[in-house]
Amino acid sequence: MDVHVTRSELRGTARAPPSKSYTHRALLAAGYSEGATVESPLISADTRATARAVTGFGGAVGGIGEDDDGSDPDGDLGDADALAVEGFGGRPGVPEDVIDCANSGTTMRLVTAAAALADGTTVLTGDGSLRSRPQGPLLDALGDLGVRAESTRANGRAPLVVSGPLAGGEVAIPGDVSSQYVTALLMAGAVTDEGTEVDLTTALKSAPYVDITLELLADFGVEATPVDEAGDPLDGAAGAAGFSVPGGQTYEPAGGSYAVPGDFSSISYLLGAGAVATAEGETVRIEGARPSAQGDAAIVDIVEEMGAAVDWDREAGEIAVERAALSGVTVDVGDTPDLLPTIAALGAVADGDTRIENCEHVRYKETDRVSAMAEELEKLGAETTEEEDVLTVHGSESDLRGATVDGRADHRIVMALALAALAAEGTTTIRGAEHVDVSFPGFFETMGDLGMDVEQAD
Ligand SMILES: O=C(O)C1=C[C@@H](OP(=O)(O)O)[C@@H](O)[C@H](O)C1
Ligand SMILES: C=C(OP(=O)(O)O)C(=O)O
Repeated sequence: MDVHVTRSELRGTARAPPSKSYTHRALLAAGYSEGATVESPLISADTRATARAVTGFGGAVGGIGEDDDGSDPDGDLGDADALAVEGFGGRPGVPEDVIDCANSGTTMRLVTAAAALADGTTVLTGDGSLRSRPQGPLLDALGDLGVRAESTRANGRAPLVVSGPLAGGEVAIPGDVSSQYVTALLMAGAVTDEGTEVDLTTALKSAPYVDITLELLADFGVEATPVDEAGDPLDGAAGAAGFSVPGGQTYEPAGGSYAVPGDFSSISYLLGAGAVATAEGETVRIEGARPSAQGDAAIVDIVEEMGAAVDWDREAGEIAVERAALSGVTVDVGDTPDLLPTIAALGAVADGDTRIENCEHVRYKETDRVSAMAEELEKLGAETTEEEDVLTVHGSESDLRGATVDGRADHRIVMALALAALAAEGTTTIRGAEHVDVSFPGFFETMGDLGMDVEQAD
């Protein structure tokens, strides 16, 4: 689907969708438990994939509040306020069918390790994008732990075949490809007989995502500890040399339920849009912005450093932003890869250079987001310089004007380009707009409600 976005001015209030990262983990943790309720979950294409996996392992996921009578007649979880998860009690069964992880890297990594616990064989696949993403380090780690874990094409990519059971043990893995491997091993390690020690062979990138995992595990009563070189415990994943998770643990959230916070990666588009396009004398407000372990909350400081007036009331979970003339910044995205498309789009609108450093791992996402943003922003008239690990957007050289751009079948590229389109002269057509359903269903309706001039076409 194409959307046509014409330069426009914004005002009003929008609610951030619930966090994709927390929802994936909460659904799987509830699966590992005897059963739990996940309140205010993100229901999107990616989190549906994790729900399917939980069902495949012998659990069940149902929508609460779907219909007036509380039933979910079409079973799509579409309008659920909460999800009732029947768990498989730490012992995933062998799925009856292939697990389709669709476009979701988080699902594939977390579910591969869960599948290793089953006494039998699980097959995992996904769409063309997911089948091109790296799974080799996780397969090798599971192999070292005695599990048969293979790529059918022997290229470290899905389709994957995993035959357990996994008993636990000590394993080494790189930290600079995906933090999701660590999350996967910690979540599964807690229900192994022996527990798991994960040693990092390279420094951890995307570390705040492991902090999200540790926070959620603690909320489900599961102990896991980051450790330094000497094996001493650390407070968080940043700078960790490894992780230790005792086996034989039970997943059980306090009170039987877990509430998902708002999503700061999604908030980045709303906040960025507010910074570039709020009407004179008006404010854009974003609700659902309570503090959590999400590294992507850094977008608040980044937008402020670029010159926008931002006020974050942490207790109320509300951010207010006003438009300003933005200036370029230098940002290290080692911890916050999902912010790259947003920062690049803001950089195209800002005056001066925006240098996005430490971004090599952003090339392993739904698409190579470093190249995708460089190339698509150039179509809008921006100048960019791409290096392996650095993307520079030369804002002052940029004169943004509407054009047809390709969302690369990647939700974050689509949403970031929409942000740039708000500031580009005339109308921008964005191809593949339907992919926002991966993390922010209703994104264009939300933007339309704020005043974006947007037309959806087939
Ligand atoms: O664990 C998670 O929820 C995620 C971890 C990050 O991936 P990497 O750890 O592969 O960088 C992030 O990019 C992704 O959107 C979500
Ligand atoms: C990279 C992302 O997710 P995943 O790795 O789960 O596909 C994302 O949401 O930007």
